[in-house]
Amino acid sequence: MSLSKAGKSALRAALLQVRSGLTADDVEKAAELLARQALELPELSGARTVAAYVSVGREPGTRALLDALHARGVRVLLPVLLGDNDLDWGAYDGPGSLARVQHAGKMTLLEPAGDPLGKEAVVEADAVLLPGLAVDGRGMRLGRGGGSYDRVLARLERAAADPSLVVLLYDGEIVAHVPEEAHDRPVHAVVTPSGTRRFR
Ligand SMILES: Nc1nc2c(c(=O)[nH]1)N(C=O)[C@@H](CNc1ccc(C(=O)N[C@@H](CCC(=O)O)C(=O)O)cc1)CN2
Ligand SMILES: Nc1ncnc2c1ncn2[C@@H]1O[C@H](COP(=O)(O)OP(=O)(O)OP(=O)(O)O)[C@@H](O)[C@H]1O
Repeated sequence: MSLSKAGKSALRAALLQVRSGLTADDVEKAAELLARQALELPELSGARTVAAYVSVGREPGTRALLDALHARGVRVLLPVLLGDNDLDWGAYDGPGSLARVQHAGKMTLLEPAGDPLGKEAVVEADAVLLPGLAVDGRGMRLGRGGGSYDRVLARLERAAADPSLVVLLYDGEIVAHVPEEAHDRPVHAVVTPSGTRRFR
């Protein structure tokens, strides 16, 4: 394994360990603050289409944000995990439009139950909310390691799409350095319960 890959998996394990200590109450309180902070970002509040994801377990909560965006008439796209870790997309149309899906070896996810729109649908987004475990001072993001969003970013680049890239994290998850590989691309902003930090 390369040094960067080893560094990423060690950092990922350490951060997941910290998240595993959060209580339901911690997650809920942070989620409220995250939604409030995120809705103040013009990149999200002014978007016509936002590609997001539904948080599960101890991930920084996205659901209040999704509902607020949907209620304002923003088109919200959600990922559908494919067998090769690539992502298809579907529309969010309120909590009743979600299905619980158990992919082998992964957390149970909430995915859009409606018609899949195709992998390229994400290029229509004005803003993309990416899951992550950490971001560093340059905006380099540590993901879960599936490479799903690395592929999304590559697809956006190929389509010459330039949406705002935003990550929601807990306050201790902005770290000094995320090891990067050649395929990694920085995000533009990170939102935590205590504020927003921009990288462009
Ligand atoms: N809520 C949510 N939805 C998401 C993601 C995400 O990180 N969070 N994704 C982000 O890409 C995509 C799905 N990819 C996923 C990749 C790994 C795991 C997962 O449970 N990983 C285990 C470790 C198991 C393993 O190593 O394979 C874990 O992190 O505990 C979940 C989703 C799209 N949807
Ligand atoms: N454009 C791409 N197409 C196919 N595979 C890719 C692409 N970019 C990265 N990968 C592969 O994905 C794997 C995971 O990469 P990495 O550890 O950077 O994931 P991550 O950024 O943590 O996860 P994610 O992007 O899902 O949030 C690597 O093995 C990498 O080679």
